[in-house]
Amino acid sequence: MKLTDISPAIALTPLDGRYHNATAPLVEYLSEPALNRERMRVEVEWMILLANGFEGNGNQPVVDGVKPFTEEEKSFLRAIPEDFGAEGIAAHAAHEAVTHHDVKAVEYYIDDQIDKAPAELTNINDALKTLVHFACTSEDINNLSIARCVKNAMENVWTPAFKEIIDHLAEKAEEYKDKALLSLTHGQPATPTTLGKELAVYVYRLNRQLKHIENQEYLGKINGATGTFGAHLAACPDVDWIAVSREFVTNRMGLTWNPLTTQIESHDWQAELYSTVSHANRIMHNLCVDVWMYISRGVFAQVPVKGATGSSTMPHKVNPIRFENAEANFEISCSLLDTLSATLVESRWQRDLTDSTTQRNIGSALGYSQLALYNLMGGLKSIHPNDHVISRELDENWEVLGEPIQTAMRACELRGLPGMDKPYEKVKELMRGHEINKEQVEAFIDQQSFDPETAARLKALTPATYTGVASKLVEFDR
Ligand SMILES: O=C(O)C[C@H](Nc1ncnc2c1ncn2[C@@H]1O[C@H](COP(=O)(O)O)[C@@H](O)[C@H]1O)C(=O)O
Repeated sequence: MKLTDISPAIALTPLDGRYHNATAPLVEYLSEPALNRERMRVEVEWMILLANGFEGNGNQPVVDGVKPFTEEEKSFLRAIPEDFGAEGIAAHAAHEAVTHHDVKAVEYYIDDQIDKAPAELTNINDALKTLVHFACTSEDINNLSIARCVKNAMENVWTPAFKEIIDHLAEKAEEYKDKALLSLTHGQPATPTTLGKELAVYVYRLNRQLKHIENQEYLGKINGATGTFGAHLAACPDVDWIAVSREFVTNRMGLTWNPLTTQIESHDWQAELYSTVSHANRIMHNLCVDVWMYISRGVFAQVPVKGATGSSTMPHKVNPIRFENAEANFEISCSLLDTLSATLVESRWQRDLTDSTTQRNIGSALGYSQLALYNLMGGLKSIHPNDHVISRELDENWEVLGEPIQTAMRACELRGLPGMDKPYEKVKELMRGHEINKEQVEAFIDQQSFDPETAARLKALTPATYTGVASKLVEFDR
Protein backbone atom coordinates (compact mmCIF):
# COMPACT_ATOMS: atom_id res chain seq x y z
CA MET A 1 0.00 0.00 0.00
CA LYS A 2 1.21 3.50 -0.77
CA LEU A 3 1.29 5.79 2.25
CA THR A 4 -0.06 8.60 0.07
CA ASP A 5 -3.25 6.58 -0.43
CA ILE A 6 -4.08 6.64 3.26
CA SER A 7 -6.76 9.02 4.48
CA PRO A 8 -6.61 11.29 6.47
CA ALA A 9 -3.34 12.34 4.86
CA ILE A 10 -0.11 11.29 6.56
CA ALA A 11 1.89 14.29 7.77
CA LEU A 12 5.26 14.83 6.12
CA THR A 13 6.74 16.87 8.94
CA PRO A 14 6.98 15.87 12.60
CA LEU A 15 5.25 19.03 13.80
CA ASP A 16 1.94 17.79 12.39
CA GLY A 17 2.70 14.10 12.85
CA ARG A 18 4.54 12.72 15.84
CA TYR A 19 4.51 16.01 17.76
CA HIS A 20 1.01 17.15 16.90
CA ASN A 21 -0.17 17.14 20.51
CA ALA A 22 2.49 19.62 21.56
CA THR A 23 2.01 21.97 18.62
CA ALA A 24 -1.75 21.70 18.02
CA PRO A 25 -2.63 24.93 19.91
CA LEU A 26 -0.81 26.89 17.19
CA VAL A 27 -3.06 25.43 14.47
CA GLU A 28 -5.81 27.78 15.65
CA TYR A 29 -3.69 30.79 14.69
CA LEU A 30 -0.91 29.84 12.30
CA SER A 31 -2.31 27.17 9.99
CA GLU A 32 -3.43 27.96 6.45
CA PRO A 33 -7.15 27.80 7.29
CA ALA A 34 -6.48 30.10 10.27
CA LEU A 35 -4.92 32.60 7.87
CA ASN A 36 -7.83 32.35 5.44
CA ARG A 37 -10.31 32.79 8.29
CA GLU A 38 -8.42 35.87 9.46
CA ARG A 39 -8.44 37.21 5.90
CA MET A 40 -12.24 36.89 5.96
CA ARG A 41 -12.41 38.73 9.28
CA VAL A 42 -10.33 41.55 7.80
CA GLU A 43 -12.39 41.72 4.59
CA VAL A 44 -15.65 41.75 6.53
CA GLU A 45 -14.53 44.41 9.04
CA TRP A 46 -13.30 46.57 6.15
CA MET A 47 -16.76 46.32 4.54
CA ILE A 48 -18.41 47.27 7.83
CA LEU A 49 -16.15 50.30 8.25
CA LEU A 50 -16.79 51.42 4.67
CA ALA A 51 -20.54 51.04 5.09
CA ASN A 52 -21.03 52.31 8.64
CA GLY A 53 -18.20 54.81 8.99
CA PHE A 54 -16.56 55.73 12.27
CA GLU A 55 -16.58 58.47 14.84
CA GLY A 56 -14.01 60.48 12.86
CA ASN A 57 -16.36 60.84 9.88
CA GLY A 58 -19.57 61.22 11.88
CA ASN A 59 -20.45 57.52 11.44
CA GLN A 60 -21.42 58.11 7.82
CA PRO A 61 -20.81 55.60 5.02
CA VAL A 62 -17.24 56.10 3.81
CA VAL A 63 -18.19 55.15 0.27
CA ASP A 64 -21.09 57.02 -1.30
CA GLY A 65 -24.08 54.91 -2.28
CA VAL A 66 -23.44 52.20 0.31
CA LYS A 67 -26.17 51.67 2.92
CA PRO A 68 -25.05 51.19 6.54
CA PHE A 69 -25.41 47.61 7.80
CA THR A 70 -27.99 46.81 10.44
CA GLU A 71 -26.81 44.89 13.53
CA GLU A 72 -28.26 41.70 12.03
CA GLU A 73 -26.40 42.29 8.79
CA LYS A 74 -23.14 42.89 10.63
CA SER A 75 -23.68 39.67 12.57
CA PHE A 76 -24.32 37.78 9.36
CA LEU A 77 -21.10 39.09 7.82
CA ARG A 78 -19.08 38.41 10.98
CA ALA A 79 -20.39 34.86 11.07
CA ILE A 80 -18.75 34.12 7.70
CA PRO A 81 -15.24 33.68 9.16
CA GLU A 82 -16.54 32.19 12.41
CA ASP A 83 -18.40 29.45 10.51
CA PHE A 84 -15.45 28.70 8.24
CA GLY A 85 -14.95 24.95 8.79
CA ALA A 86 -14.13 21.82 6.83
CA GLU A 87 -16.76 22.58 4.17
CA GLY A 88 -15.55 26.16 3.85
CA ILE A 89 -11.93 25.07 3.55
CA ALA A 90 -12.88 22.80 0.64
CA ALA A 91 -14.96 25.55 -1.00
CA HIS A 92 -12.10 28.04 -0.70
CA ALA A 93 -9.68 25.47 -2.13
CA ALA A 94 -12.01 24.93 -5.08
CA HIS A 95 -11.96 28.65 -5.86
CA GLU A 96 -8.18 28.76 -5.46
CA ALA A 97 -7.78 25.85 -7.86
CA VAL A 98 -9.34 28.10 -10.51
CA THR A 99 -7.97 31.53 -9.54
CA HIS A 100 -4.50 30.39 -8.48
CA HIS A 101 -4.77 33.39 -6.19
CA ASP A 102 -5.47 32.65 -2.54
CA VAL A 103 -6.84 36.08 -1.58
CA LYS A 104 -9.04 36.27 -4.67
CA ALA A 105 -10.40 32.88 -3.61
CA VAL A 106 -11.28 34.38 -0.19
CA GLU A 107 -13.15 37.17 -1.97
CA TYR A 108 -15.13 34.65 -4.03
CA TYR A 109 -15.84 32.59 -0.93
CA ILE A 110 -17.35 35.67 0.74
CA ASP A 111 -19.39 36.29 -2.43
CA ASP A 112 -20.76 32.73 -2.11
CA GLN A 113 -21.86 33.40 1.47
CA ILE A 114 -23.52 36.66 0.42
CA ASP A 115 -25.56 34.61 -2.03
CA LYS A 116 -26.81 32.53 0.91
CA ALA A 117 -28.03 35.53 2.98
CA PRO A 118 -31.66 35.41 4.13
CA ALA A 119 -33.95 37.73 2.17
CA GLU A 120 -34.73 39.93 5.18
CA LEU A 121 -31.09 41.10 5.26
CA THR A 122 -31.80 43.39 2.34
CA ASN A 123 -28.38 45.01 2.29
CA ILE A 124 -26.61 41.65 1.88
CA ASN A 125 -27.38 41.23 -1.77
CA ASP A 126 -25.67 40.73 -5.08
CA ALA A 127 -24.76 44.41 -5.36
CA LEU A 128 -22.85 44.17 -2.09
CA LYS A 129 -20.20 41.97 -3.72
CA THR A 130 -18.74 45.17 -5.21
CA LEU A 131 -17.80 46.24 -1.71
CA VAL A 132 -15.86 43.05 -0.95
CA HIS A 133 -12.11 43.83 -1.15
CA PHE A 134 -12.96 47.44 -2.19
CA ALA A 135 -9.80 49.39 -3.13
CA CYS A 136 -7.68 46.67 -1.58
CA THR A 137 -4.61 44.94 -2.80
CA SER A 138 -4.12 41.43 -1.45
CA GLU A 139 -1.31 42.56 0.80
CA ASP A 140 -3.70 44.96 2.55
CA ILE A 141 -5.59 41.90 3.66
CA ASN A 142 -2.58 39.62 4.10
CA ASN A 143 -0.43 41.88 6.25
CA LEU A 144 -3.26 42.60 8.67
CA SER A 145 -4.26 38.95 8.84
CA ILE A 146 -0.73 37.72 9.41
CA ALA A 147 -0.05 40.34 12.08
CA ARG A 148 -3.24 39.36 13.91
CA CYS A 149 -2.54 35.64 13.57
CA VAL A 150 1.00 36.02 14.90
CA LYS A 151 -0.10 38.35 17.70
CA ASN A 152 -2.78 35.90 18.80
CA ALA A 153 -0.39 32.94 18.58
CA MET A 154 2.17 34.79 20.66
CA GLU A 155 -0.32 36.01 23.24
CA ASN A 156 -2.41 32.88 23.57
CA VAL A 157 0.05 30.04 22.98
CA TRP A 158 3.78 30.76 22.83
CA THR A 159 4.11 33.37 25.57
CA PRO A 160 2.05 31.44 28.16
CA ALA A 161 4.27 28.37 27.59
CA PHE A 162 7.37 30.57 27.85
CA LYS A 163 6.07 32.14 31.06
CA GLU A 164 5.40 28.70 32.51
CA ILE A 165 9.09 27.89 32.07
CA ILE A 166 10.14 31.19 33.69
CA ASP A 167 7.71 30.76 36.59
CA HIS A 168 8.87 27.22 37.22
CA LEU A 169 12.53 28.28 37.18
CA ALA A 170 11.76 31.21 39.50
CA GLU A 171 10.02 28.88 41.94
CA LYS A 172 12.98 26.48 41.90
CA ALA A 173 15.47 29.36 42.19
CA GLU A 174 13.74 30.42 45.39
CA GLU A 175 13.53 26.82 46.68
CA TYR A 176 17.24 26.15 46.06
CA LYS A 177 18.60 29.62 46.78
CA ASP A 178 20.64 28.34 49.76
CA LYS A 179 21.66 25.03 48.19
CA ALA A 180 25.43 25.38 47.75
CA LEU A 181 26.84 24.02 44.50
CA LEU A 182 30.36 23.62 43.22
CA SER A 183 30.90 25.91 40.23
CA LEU A 184 32.88 24.83 37.22
CA THR A 185 34.54 27.47 35.08
CA HIS A 186 36.38 26.01 32.09
CA GLY A 187 35.02 22.74 33.42
CA GLN A 188 37.31 23.04 36.48
CA PRO A 189 36.25 23.47 40.13
CA ALA A 190 35.73 27.15 40.93
CA THR A 191 34.17 29.45 43.51
CA PRO A 192 30.96 27.80 44.78
CA THR A 193 27.55 29.25 44.06
CA THR A 194 24.05 28.08 44.90
CA LEU A 195 21.81 26.07 42.65
CA GLY A 196 19.06 28.64 43.10
CA LYS A 197 21.28 31.52 42.03
CA GLU A 198 22.32 29.68 38.88
CA LEU A 199 18.65 29.14 37.97
CA ALA A 200 17.92 32.78 38.84
CA VAL A 201 20.46 33.87 36.23
CA TYR A 202 18.28 32.15 33.63
CA VAL A 203 15.11 33.68 35.07
CA TYR A 204 16.66 37.14 34.83
CA ARG A 205 17.81 36.56 31.26
CA LEU A 206 14.49 35.12 30.11
CA ASN A 207 12.48 37.85 31.81
CA ARG A 208 14.37 40.47 29.81
CA GLN A 209 13.33 38.75 26.58
CA LEU A 210 9.78 38.39 27.89
CA LYS A 211 9.62 42.17 28.38
CA HIS A 212 10.72 42.71 24.77
CA ILE A 213 8.07 40.27 23.59
CA GLU A 214 5.36 41.89 25.69
CA ASN A 215 6.30 45.33 24.33
CA GLN A 216 6.46 44.10 20.75
CA GLU A 217 4.62 46.25 18.21
CA TYR A 218 2.57 44.50 15.54
CA LEU A 219 2.28 46.83 12.59
CA GLY A 220 -0.34 46.86 9.87
CA LYS A 221 -1.17 48.87 6.78
CA ILE A 222 -4.13 49.33 4.46
CA ASN A 223 -3.21 51.80 1.73
CA GLY A 224 -3.58 50.09 -1.64
CA ALA A 225 -1.41 48.65 -4.36
CA THR A 226 1.68 50.77 -3.73
CA GLY A 227 0.81 52.53 -0.50
CA THR A 228 -0.48 55.75 -2.11
CA PHE A 229 -4.27 55.36 -1.78
CA GLY A 230 -4.31 55.99 -5.55
CA ALA A 231 -7.32 53.79 -6.33
CA HIS A 232 -9.15 55.01 -3.23
CA LEU A 233 -8.88 58.63 -4.30
CA ALA A 234 -9.68 57.91 -7.92
CA ALA A 235 -12.93 56.29 -6.78
CA CYS A 236 -13.84 58.49 -3.80
CA PRO A 237 -11.87 61.75 -3.95
CA ASP A 238 -13.55 63.42 -0.99
CA VAL A 239 -12.72 60.78 1.60
CA ASP A 240 -9.90 61.28 4.12
CA TRP A 241 -8.42 57.86 3.34
CA ILE A 242 -5.48 58.37 5.65
CA ALA A 243 -7.90 58.76 8.56
CA VAL A 244 -9.91 55.74 7.42
CA SER A 245 -6.75 53.65 7.17
CA ARG A 246 -5.54 54.71 10.61
CA GLU A 247 -8.94 53.98 12.15
CA PHE A 248 -9.10 50.56 10.57
CA VAL A 249 -5.61 49.38 11.50
CA THR A 250 -5.58 50.87 14.98
CA ASN A 251 -9.10 50.50 16.31
CA ARG A 252 -10.65 47.78 14.21
CA MET A 253 -7.60 45.53 13.82
CA GLY A 254 -5.89 46.30 17.13
CA LEU A 255 -2.51 46.87 15.49
CA THR A 256 0.00 49.70 15.20
CA TRP A 257 -0.71 51.75 12.10
CA ASN A 258 2.08 51.86 9.54
CA PRO A 259 1.52 55.00 7.43
CA LEU A 260 4.36 54.62 4.98
CA THR A 261 4.88 51.50 2.92
CA THR A 262 5.33 50.13 -0.58
CA GLN A 263 2.77 47.50 -1.54
CA ILE A 264 3.88 45.44 1.41
CA GLU A 265 3.97 46.16 5.08
CA SER A 266 7.73 46.27 5.54
CA HIS A 267 7.83 43.34 8.00
CA ASP A 268 10.34 45.05 10.28
CA TRP A 269 8.20 44.21 13.31
CA GLN A 270 8.34 40.56 12.29
CA ALA A 271 12.13 40.65 12.10
CA GLU A 272 12.24 42.20 15.57
CA LEU A 273 9.87 39.66 17.06
CA TYR A 274 11.53 36.62 15.49
CA SER A 275 14.97 37.85 16.56
CA THR A 276 13.74 38.13 20.12
CA VAL A 277 12.11 34.70 20.10
CA SER A 278 15.26 33.28 18.56
CA HIS A 279 17.33 34.92 21.31
CA ALA A 280 15.00 33.49 23.96
CA ASN A 281 15.33 30.08 22.26
CA ARG A 282 19.09 30.32 22.50
CA ILE A 283 19.02 31.17 26.20
CA MET A 284 16.77 28.14 26.79
CA HIS A 285 19.09 26.04 24.61
CA ASN A 286 21.90 27.04 26.99
CA LEU A 287 19.67 25.99 29.89
CA CYS A 288 18.96 22.60 28.26
CA VAL A 289 22.66 21.94 27.81
CA ASP A 290 23.50 23.06 31.35
CA VAL A 291 20.80 20.90 32.90
CA TRP A 292 21.84 17.95 30.71
CA MET A 293 25.37 18.28 32.05
CA TYR A 294 24.15 18.71 35.64
CA ILE A 295 22.22 15.46 35.18
CA SER A 296 25.29 13.77 33.75
CA ARG A 297 27.31 14.98 36.76
CA GLY A 298 24.63 13.73 39.14
CA VAL A 299 23.72 17.18 40.48
CA PHE A 300 20.16 16.64 39.26
CA ALA A 301 18.48 13.25 39.49
CA GLN A 302 15.68 12.30 37.13
CA VAL A 303 12.42 10.80 38.26
CA PRO A 304 11.97 7.61 36.23
CA VAL A 305 8.65 7.52 34.35
CA LYS A 306 6.72 4.40 35.36
CA GLY A 307 6.67 1.87 32.53
CA ALA A 308 9.12 3.86 30.39
CA THR A 309 12.36 2.54 28.92
CA GLY A 310 15.58 4.51 29.15
CA SER A 311 17.84 2.49 26.90
CA SER A 312 16.74 -0.46 24.76
CA THR A 313 19.82 -2.40 25.84
CA MET A 314 21.04 -0.94 29.15
CA PRO A 315 18.16 -1.44 31.57
CA HIS A 316 19.60 0.76 34.34
CA LYS A 317 19.38 3.97 32.34
CA VAL A 318 17.11 7.01 32.62
CA ASN A 319 18.06 9.21 29.69
CA PRO A 320 17.54 13.00 29.65
CA ILE A 321 15.66 12.76 26.37
CA ARG A 322 13.31 15.68 26.92
CA PHE A 323 16.24 18.08 27.30
CA GLU A 324 17.85 16.61 24.20
CA ASN A 325 14.64 16.96 22.22
CA ALA A 326 14.23 20.56 23.41
CA GLU A 327 17.85 21.38 22.55
CA ALA A 328 17.43 20.11 18.98
CA ASN A 329 14.08 21.79 18.39
CA PHE A 330 15.26 25.14 19.74
CA GLU A 331 18.05 24.91 17.17
CA ILE A 332 15.66 24.18 14.30
CA SER A 333 13.35 26.96 15.43
CA CYS A 334 16.27 29.41 15.57
CA SER A 335 17.37 28.57 12.06
CA LEU A 336 13.86 29.16 10.70
CA LEU A 337 13.30 32.32 12.75
CA ASP A 338 16.68 33.67 11.70
CA THR A 339 15.82 33.06 8.05
CA LEU A 340 12.48 34.82 8.50
CA SER A 341 14.12 37.81 10.22
CA ALA A 342 16.82 38.09 7.62
CA THR A 343 14.76 37.69 4.48
CA LEU A 344 11.39 39.28 5.27
CA VAL A 345 12.88 42.77 5.57
CA GLU A 346 13.81 42.85 1.88
CA SER A 347 11.51 43.18 -1.11
CA ARG A 348 12.36 44.35 -4.62
CA TRP A 349 11.09 47.85 -5.43
CA GLN A 350 7.40 48.08 -4.54
CA ARG A 351 7.02 44.33 -3.93
CA ASP A 352 8.17 40.85 -4.78
CA LEU A 353 6.32 37.77 -3.65
CA THR A 354 9.15 35.99 -1.82
CA ASP A 355 7.64 37.02 1.50
CA SER A 356 4.43 35.14 0.77
CA THR A 357 5.80 31.63 0.84
CA THR A 358 8.35 32.57 3.52
CA GLN A 359 5.60 33.70 5.87
CA ARG A 360 3.86 30.35 5.43
CA ASN A 361 6.64 29.01 7.66
CA ILE A 362 5.95 31.22 10.67
CA GLY A 363 3.92 28.34 12.13
CA SER A 364 6.83 25.94 11.71
CA ALA A 365 9.34 28.40 13.19
CA LEU A 366 7.22 29.02 16.27
CA GLY A 367 6.03 25.40 16.24
CA TYR A 368 9.54 24.02 16.75
CA SER A 369 10.00 26.45 19.61
CA GLN A 370 6.62 25.46 21.07
CA LEU A 371 7.63 21.81 20.90
CA ALA A 372 10.93 22.60 22.61
CA LEU A 373 9.13 24.57 25.34
CA TYR A 374 6.82 21.61 25.89
CA ASN A 375 9.71 19.18 26.31
CA LEU A 376 11.81 21.56 28.36
CA MET A 377 8.90 22.03 30.77
CA GLY A 378 8.37 18.27 31.00
CA GLY A 379 12.08 17.77 31.59
CA LEU A 380 12.31 20.44 34.29
CA LYS A 381 9.38 18.93 36.15
CA SER A 382 11.08 15.53 36.21
CA ILE A 383 14.34 16.47 37.95
CA HIS A 384 15.37 17.22 41.50
CA PRO A 385 18.70 18.00 43.14
CA ASN A 386 20.75 15.06 44.35
CA ASP A 387 22.02 16.31 47.71
CA HIS A 388 24.44 13.44 48.14
CA VAL A 389 26.34 14.25 44.93
CA ILE A 390 26.17 18.00 45.53
CA SER A 391 27.71 17.67 49.04
CA ARG A 392 30.33 15.19 47.88
CA GLU A 393 31.49 17.51 45.09
CA LEU A 394 31.89 20.40 47.51
CA ASP A 395 33.66 18.27 50.05
CA GLU A 396 36.14 16.95 47.52
CA ASN A 397 37.25 20.42 46.45
CA TRP A 398 38.61 22.35 49.42
CA GLU A 399 41.13 24.01 47.12
CA VAL A 400 38.36 26.43 46.05
CA LEU A 401 39.06 28.17 49.37
CA GLY A 402 42.39 29.36 47.99
CA GLU A 403 40.63 32.37 46.53
CA PRO A 404 39.13 33.77 49.76
CA ILE A 405 42.32 33.09 51.71
CA GLN A 406 44.61 34.91 49.26
CA THR A 407 42.12 37.78 48.92
CA ALA A 408 41.88 38.13 52.72
CA MET A 409 45.71 38.13 52.89
CA ARG A 410 45.79 41.00 50.37
CA ALA A 411 43.33 42.97 52.49
CA CYS A 412 45.47 42.35 55.60
CA GLU A 413 48.59 43.45 53.77
CA LEU A 414 46.83 46.63 52.63
CA ARG A 415 45.95 47.29 56.28
CA GLY A 416 49.70 46.98 57.14
CA LEU A 417 49.71 43.54 58.76
CA PRO A 418 53.24 42.05 58.49
CA GLY A 419 54.04 38.74 56.77
CA MET A 420 51.22 38.97 54.26
CA ASP A 421 53.36 39.49 51.15
CA LYS A 422 52.97 37.36 48.01
CA PRO A 423 49.60 35.94 49.13
CA TYR A 424 48.66 34.60 45.70
CA GLU A 425 51.95 32.80 45.27
CA LYS A 426 51.83 31.29 48.77
CA VAL A 427 48.34 29.92 48.31
CA LYS A 428 49.18 28.71 44.82
CA GLU A 429 52.13 26.73 46.14
CA LEU A 430 49.88 24.98 48.62
CA MET A 431 46.88 24.38 46.42
CA ARG A 432 47.51 24.38 42.69
CA GLY A 433 47.12 20.93 41.24
CA HIS A 434 46.92 19.30 44.70
CA GLU A 435 44.11 17.64 46.48
CA ILE A 436 43.57 19.62 49.64
CA ASN A 437 41.54 18.79 52.73
CA LYS A 438 39.99 20.74 55.57
CA GLU A 439 42.95 20.13 57.92
CA GLN A 440 45.49 21.43 55.40
CA VAL A 441 43.46 24.57 54.81
CA GLU A 442 43.19 25.20 58.55
CA ALA A 443 46.91 24.56 59.05
CA PHE A 444 47.72 27.04 56.27
CA ILE A 445 45.53 29.70 57.88
CA ASP A 446 47.22 29.05 61.25
CA GLN A 447 50.65 29.49 59.68
CA GLN A 448 49.81 33.03 58.49
CA SER A 449 49.87 36.06 60.76
CA PHE A 450 46.17 36.86 60.38
CA ASP A 451 44.47 38.90 63.04
CA PRO A 452 42.24 36.60 65.15
CA GLU A 453 39.01 37.87 63.65
CA THR A 454 40.09 37.24 60.04
CA ALA A 455 41.56 33.85 60.96
CA ALA A 456 38.27 32.81 62.59
CA ARG A 457 36.25 34.05 59.61
CA LEU A 458 38.41 32.11 57.17
CA LYS A 459 38.43 28.98 59.29
CA ALA A 460 34.65 29.05 59.44
CA LEU A 461 34.53 28.82 55.65
CA THR A 462 33.90 25.52 53.91
CA PRO A 463 33.26 25.00 50.21
CA ALA A 464 29.57 24.75 51.12
CA THR A 465 29.48 28.07 52.96
CA TYR A 466 31.70 29.98 50.56
CA THR A 467 28.76 31.16 48.45
CA GLY A 468 28.96 34.91 49.01
CA VAL A 469 25.55 36.52 48.70
CA ALA A 470 24.33 34.00 46.13
CA SER A 471 21.06 33.34 47.95
CA LYS A 472 20.31 37.05 48.24
CA LEU A 473 20.93 37.59 44.53
CA VAL A 474 17.96 35.34 43.73
CA GLU A 475 15.77 38.31 44.68
CA PHE A 476 16.93 40.09 41.52
CA ASP A 477 15.61 37.50 39.11
CA ARG A 478 12.51 39.50 38.11
O1 LIG B 1 -3.45 42.30 -5.01
C1 LIG B 1 -2.66 41.70 -5.72
O2 LIG B 1 -2.78 40.52 -6.00
C2 LIG B 1 -1.50 42.49 -6.28
C3 LIG B 1 -0.34 41.70 -6.82
N1 LIG B 1 0.51 41.25 -5.72
C4 LIG B 1 0.21 40.17 -4.96
N2 LIG B 1 0.05 40.35 -3.63
C5 LIG B 1 -0.30 39.32 -2.83
N3 LIG B 1 -0.51 38.05 -3.29
C6 LIG B 1 -0.33 37.84 -4.61
C7 LIG B 1 0.06 38.86 -5.47
N4 LIG B 1 0.21 38.35 -6.70
C8 LIG B 1 -0.10 37.02 -6.61
N5 LIG B 1 -0.42 36.71 -5.33
C9 LIG B 1 -0.85 35.41 -4.78
O3 LIG B 1 -0.04 35.05 -3.69
C10 LIG B 1 0.03 33.62 -3.56
C11 LIG B 1 1.46 33.20 -3.48
O4 LIG B 1 1.51 31.85 -3.16
P1 LIG B 1 2.75 31.23 -2.37
O5 LIG B 1 3.97 31.47 -3.19
O6 LIG B 1 2.40 29.78 -2.23
O7 LIG B 1 2.79 31.93 -1.06
C12 LIG B 1 -0.64 33.05 -4.79
O8 LIG B 1 -1.94 32.64 -4.46
C13 LIG B 1 -0.64 34.25 -5.71
O9 LIG B 1 -1.65 34.23 -6.68
C14 LIG B 1 0.49 42.63 -7.73
O10 LIG B 1 0.41 42.39 -8.94
O11 LIG B 1 1.14 43.53 -7.28
